Amino acid sequence: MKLEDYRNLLDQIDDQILTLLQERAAIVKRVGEFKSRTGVERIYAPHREREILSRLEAQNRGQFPSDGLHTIYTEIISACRALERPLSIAFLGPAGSFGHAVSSHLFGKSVKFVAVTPQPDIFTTVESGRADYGVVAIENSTHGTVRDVLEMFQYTNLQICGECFLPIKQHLLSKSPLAQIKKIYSHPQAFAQCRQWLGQNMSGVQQIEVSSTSEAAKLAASEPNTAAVAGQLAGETYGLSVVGESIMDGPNNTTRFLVIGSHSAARTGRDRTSILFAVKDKVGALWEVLQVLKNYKVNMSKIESLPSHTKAWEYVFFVDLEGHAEDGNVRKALTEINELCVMMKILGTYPIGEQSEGF
Ligand SMILES: C=C(O[C@@H]1C=C(C(=O)O)C=C[C@H]1O)C(=O)O
Repeated sequence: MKLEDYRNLLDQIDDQILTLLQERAAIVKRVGEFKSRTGVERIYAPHREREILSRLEAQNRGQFPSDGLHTIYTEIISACRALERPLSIAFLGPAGSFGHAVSSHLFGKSVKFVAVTPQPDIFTTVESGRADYGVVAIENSTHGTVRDVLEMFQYTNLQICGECFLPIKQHLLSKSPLAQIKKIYSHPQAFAQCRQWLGQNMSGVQQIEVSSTSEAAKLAASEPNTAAVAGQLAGETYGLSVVGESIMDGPNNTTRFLVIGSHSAARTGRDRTSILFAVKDKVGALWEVLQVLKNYKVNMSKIESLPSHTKAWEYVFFVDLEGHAEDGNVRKALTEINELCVMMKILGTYPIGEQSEGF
């Protein structure tokens, strides 16, 4: 066959793909009409999107590049979803932050992005309806929990409907050569993730904490002889060069992000449930709660305590459990925990996050 013949074949395939995309879009529009007529489900159905991506990835078996398939399908679903109604997504701004990268990885490009600073304000932005969903960083594998975000869950009625694990690569970004850098901007979490490298290579250089890594990159782009610790997307967004590559202390530096909105997700079979509770002031109170989880064979993937803010030295506990809140064993465990505790709140039940490709 000649090159032209191959290209003719590709043209025919592209025509077929386009016809199928048009048919898909028409059906999604009907799904949207069905949803608004019956009120059965929200426009964004995270469990359903996860099901589609997992099914296609399994069926593909790597014949088409796996990352490519994920990106293409995220965008197909994003464009189709926008035909029901375009969604708005709040992330930690300005543009170019890791939260921005995760938001577009999860929701695709056919959404309206709303840049918000600082992270706790993402909660109020969604609560007030200025955005449909928010994406917040909750913990980092090197530096631990993002406290101001975790604290917000004590006060909000929003639900967690998704999560995503993002391998984070921090770079030293600047318009100036390394030797001329007098000031470095970054978010406290990012500084903490790169403490060793900065100590060895940039000792004596002033470190200034700002509200996000993208804000740091924006500042470094506007001031000579300054740099930012930030990710590749921030560097590209503000035209900075990498003067120190992958400067994080831990090799597997990963951040867990949560999606918050007005609802949780339906069951997929690989789910997580987050709860918040306060125990009675008595011997073994927390042990009793953990015993319930053991009895019902519910695996706990995280526990964290925070001051309750109602009484000095009283604590609330945040716990992540494996399983959906409607799974029999989880449901029974939650009922018993609720009886044992002064207060218990389900923060959300959602598909276990996948590891997204690094940015
Ligand atoms: C079409 C639907 O609405 C949205 C769009 C989807 C799609 O394009 O396949 C999937 C889930 C929803 O977020 C649906 O709920 O099935």
